Amino acid sequence: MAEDVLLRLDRVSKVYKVGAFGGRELAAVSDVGFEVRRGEVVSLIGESGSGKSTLARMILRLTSVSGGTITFDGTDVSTLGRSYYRQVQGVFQDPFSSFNPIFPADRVLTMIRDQFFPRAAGWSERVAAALEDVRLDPGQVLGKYPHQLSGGQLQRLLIARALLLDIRLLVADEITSMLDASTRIDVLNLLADLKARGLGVLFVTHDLSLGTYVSDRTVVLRQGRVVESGPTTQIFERPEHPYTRNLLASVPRLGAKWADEAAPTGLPDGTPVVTADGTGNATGNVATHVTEEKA
Ligand SMILES: Nc1ncnc2c1ncn2[C@@H]1O[C@H](COP(=O)(O)OP(=O)(O)OP(=O)(O)O)[C@@H](O)[C@H]1O
Repeated sequence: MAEDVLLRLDRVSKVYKVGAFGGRELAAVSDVGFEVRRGEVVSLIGESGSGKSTLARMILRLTSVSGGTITFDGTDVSTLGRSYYRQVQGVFQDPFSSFNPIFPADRVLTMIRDQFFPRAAGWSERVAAALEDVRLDPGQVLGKYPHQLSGGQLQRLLIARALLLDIRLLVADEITSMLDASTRIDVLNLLADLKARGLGVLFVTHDLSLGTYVSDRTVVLRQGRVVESGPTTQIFERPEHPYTRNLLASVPRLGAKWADEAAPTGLPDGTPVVTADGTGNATGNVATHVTEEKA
């Protein structure tokens, strides 16, 4: 339902200035559109360099939008002030880089109080509730320094920090890629809990198997463009685009030997690729446009 839409991207593009003196342009994201609704996890899936982080950063207003609009609750996010971050927060791949090693890790929680709720009563109860929500034992994390905590604990602390703000949308950018397998599942289950609480979650990953585990809908990104999107079950059971089929062919499946799987061979011959310079020579990161082609 339209009123359930939290985040909407409409023909969003990002062009970076690259090369000596910024003389060349790189179209990292082109005409991307999708929505995230309340109580929904949407996976944004694509290989390295497909533009996932650029999109996450634009949604979080960490980098400017070159074209198109991003709206939150119907309002263009570029017009929103600091209050935006009370509703939308991001968590990133490397939890260690979000902490200052010379301070206890829970300083990230205190900073939220100082910045947003300087006169809040019952702060320690709120902290205890947020830690419980992310299944952290306060005794094991409060007062500890980042190096005394695991990557999974730090990642959960960052999600607790977002929950203290009572956010409505979480942008989770490769949050499990630095975690070991069992912690990874714990964090994915946590995303499912957030969804059950009515939050919207944008789960950015290069790993299709993680996407299928957690998300309701999937957006497949290639070279800055959406090649396919829809309900996750549909994308996984009946992928329409050859690129998605190739991505799926590289995901291990229970009970199937690698030899039984279609070998991931890249795009079939003849798949049209238009490059930034219009030559069709897709080299490295320069290719920016894949014509939508249904097989
Ligand atoms: N600040 C920047 N300046 C110039 N080019 C950039 C910048 N950030 C990203 N790019 C380029 O934009 C394209 C998309 O990068 P982006 O990091 O968004 O992809 P990604 O899908 O998140 O990849 P990864 O998973 O490896 O982080 C790449 O070609 C990248 O080199």
